[in-house]
Amino acid sequence: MNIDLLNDMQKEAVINTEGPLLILAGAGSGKTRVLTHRIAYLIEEKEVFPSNILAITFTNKAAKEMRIRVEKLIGEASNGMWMGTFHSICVKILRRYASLIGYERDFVIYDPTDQKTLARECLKELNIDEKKTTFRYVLGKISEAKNDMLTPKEYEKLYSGDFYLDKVVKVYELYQRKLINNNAMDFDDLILNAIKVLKENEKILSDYQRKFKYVLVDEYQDTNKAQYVLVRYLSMGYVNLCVVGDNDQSIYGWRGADIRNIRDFEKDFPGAKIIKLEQNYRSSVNILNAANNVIKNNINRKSKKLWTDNDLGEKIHYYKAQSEMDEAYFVVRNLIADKKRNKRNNLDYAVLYRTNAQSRVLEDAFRREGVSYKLVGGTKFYDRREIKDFISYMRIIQNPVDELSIKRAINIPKRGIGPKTIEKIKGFAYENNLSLYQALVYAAKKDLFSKKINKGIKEFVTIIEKYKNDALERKVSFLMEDVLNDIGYIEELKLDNTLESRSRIENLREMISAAKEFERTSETGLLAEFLEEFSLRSDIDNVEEDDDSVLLMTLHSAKGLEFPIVFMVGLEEGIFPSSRSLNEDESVEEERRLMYVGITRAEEKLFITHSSIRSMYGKTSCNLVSRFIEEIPSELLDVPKDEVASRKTRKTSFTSQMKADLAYKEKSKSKIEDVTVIKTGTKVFHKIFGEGTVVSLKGNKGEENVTIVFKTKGIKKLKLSIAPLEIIQ
Ligand SMILES: Nc1ncnc2c1ncn2[C@@H]1O[C@H](COP(=O)(O)OP(=O)(O)OP(=O)(O)O)[C@@H](O)[C@H]1O
Ligand SMILES: [Mg+2]
Repeated sequence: MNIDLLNDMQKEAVINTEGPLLILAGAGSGKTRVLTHRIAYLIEEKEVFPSNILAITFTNKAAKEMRIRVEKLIGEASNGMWMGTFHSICVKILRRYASLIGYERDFVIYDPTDQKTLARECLKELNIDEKKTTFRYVLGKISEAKNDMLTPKEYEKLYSGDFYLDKVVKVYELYQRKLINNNAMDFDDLILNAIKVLKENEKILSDYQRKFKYVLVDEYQDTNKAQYVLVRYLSMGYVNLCVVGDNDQSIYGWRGADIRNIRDFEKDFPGAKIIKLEQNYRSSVNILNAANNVIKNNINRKSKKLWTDNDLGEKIHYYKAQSEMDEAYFVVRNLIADKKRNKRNNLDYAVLYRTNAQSRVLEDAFRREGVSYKLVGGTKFYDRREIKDFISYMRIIQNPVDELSIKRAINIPKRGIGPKTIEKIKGFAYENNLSLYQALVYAAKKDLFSKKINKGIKEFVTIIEKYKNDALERKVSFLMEDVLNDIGYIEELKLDNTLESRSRIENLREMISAAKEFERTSETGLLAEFLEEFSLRSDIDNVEEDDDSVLLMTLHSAKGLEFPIVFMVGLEEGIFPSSRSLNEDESVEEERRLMYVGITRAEEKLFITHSSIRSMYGKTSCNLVSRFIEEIPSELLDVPKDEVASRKTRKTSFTSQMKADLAYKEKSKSKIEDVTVIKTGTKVFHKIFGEGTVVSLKGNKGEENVTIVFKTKGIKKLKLSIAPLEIIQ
């Protein structure tokens, strides 16, 4: 390890190994780098055993990266060190000591799906109406309680008397009992139980405290109470605790992260040193300036200096898109051009957005242009559960013999038709030589089963029958909209009213947008063609993916990472800042910190975009430009070249423009006699640009400007009267 690769302040932070230390510094100032060098320094210079070091990161990805960085510095010498996320560290402790707190050593970890099943069981046993108090609500509250380290009893003391929370207490109690009976822990339990082991067993605690001579924590601003307590327990032996963080990057307030952990560090760990790093090594001057200008609008913050020696760099490229598709193509087009020009890899690029639902349009554009991409920490849009559920319905309407789809769809929303009933119906179908669907139709007519099940079957069959014929002639977007409204899936999700269920609803609505978009380029606009394209799409998906992929992710998952070129899309009021944050100053400040995180991921180039019209969740809306764009001084913004080019043309004198236009018109003669036949969605062929689809049409009669997304030439805005266009039938 070469300590001279660090600046003076960073060196300080590395060699000050003894006692509590808080490194408080802005983005890209080398906090994570200091942590890795500190580990290397401890092992190499101070001859500390790797097994005496504990390093905690926020995500598995971060842990992996840190391990690679340390290995680069000192090679295999790092083996034996404890390095991982809070959860993985706790599992390690519990695998040894769970038996001391009433679990078997081979306890199982319940993931969110298991949690859901368990919570449901509890609600049922307690006779709580799931429609009024949903399992998601209850699980959310239980997790909140656990993050605050409240047992069911303590929770009860705090909240008794509240109608809903009283129910939560009951469920929490039973849920916890069941977990223990099943020898299982949920994610939150991992931390709580590790703490319990330490709290109740002095010997074990002191063993760990003696073992972990040096403790390091990255992204400390995002720790919650339970995590804080754990860190405290583990580090109190030698109190050589080094935490790094940035209050401006605290973005998990909504999940119980407590910024007080940073604020109170000096109080909690007397004698603590604070080191501030002020030089940013990651970003160009322009990018850093933009970030600083945005974050300074937060009132509740201590201002801090952050400067860089890096080049001025390009201005922030700012594109005002006309639609979300235009935006997506802008991203892909610029990415391809930049990649060619600068011989880069796909991995040098990241596209960041506020919510997962925004990925769909981007995914389509990447797929169409054949650029390989990966979604980080999310499921590709068409692989999402709710989308598959909904598509199952559409498949059955198209093809009622599709047994797999029936099995998937029939109990969504819940109709009391579980796998056992399905087996029974299947048996009946087999005996009578019917398809599963025919058996269902028969069962619905003859009331073959119990009242509840018959009702469910009837509901299901009625929907399929109702739309079977429609599918042959109605446009798929209308058809899908009606089916979605009819099946009651949205209502079921609405009752949950959680972050997750809301995002599922958003995704379902987004599917209608996808159908509308499909219609624009499709021949028939009918369900059969839609499903065909849909299945082909997922085929291609699998082939395309390789290791050199552009990363698409939410701003939250981008924390701690860096990329030469970053695209941030959807900078609109109501999207980012999100509509949910708009009524509370504090939430807007958290959104602004997220914007700061986003901007500071970029090293060389940053593109930001917003769209004046956006179809999302099946609705089209005009959103205002995000306040965050307005907070970037205009001299730092640059409008991309093709926009500038078209602006320049606009500026040339009217007559010369007209002459040029006329000459062009003469030369190329528009093939379209009657321009009124051109509409959004019309497929056209342009002499020079080739095949494309009209996405918007603006302006007075006779002077319309038409915007066309071309298959290979990107998006162009053209004068309809003179463009050499042909309609493709
Ligand atoms: N002294 C230095 N000399 C050269 N490069 C440096 C130096 N310090 C940091 N860097 C580089 O700057 C970039 C940012 O560093 P790092 O990721 O450690 O910052 P950070 O403070 O953890 O950022 P974030 O707040 O986003 O997590 C990295 O590529 C790192 O290698
Ligand atoms: Mg970092």
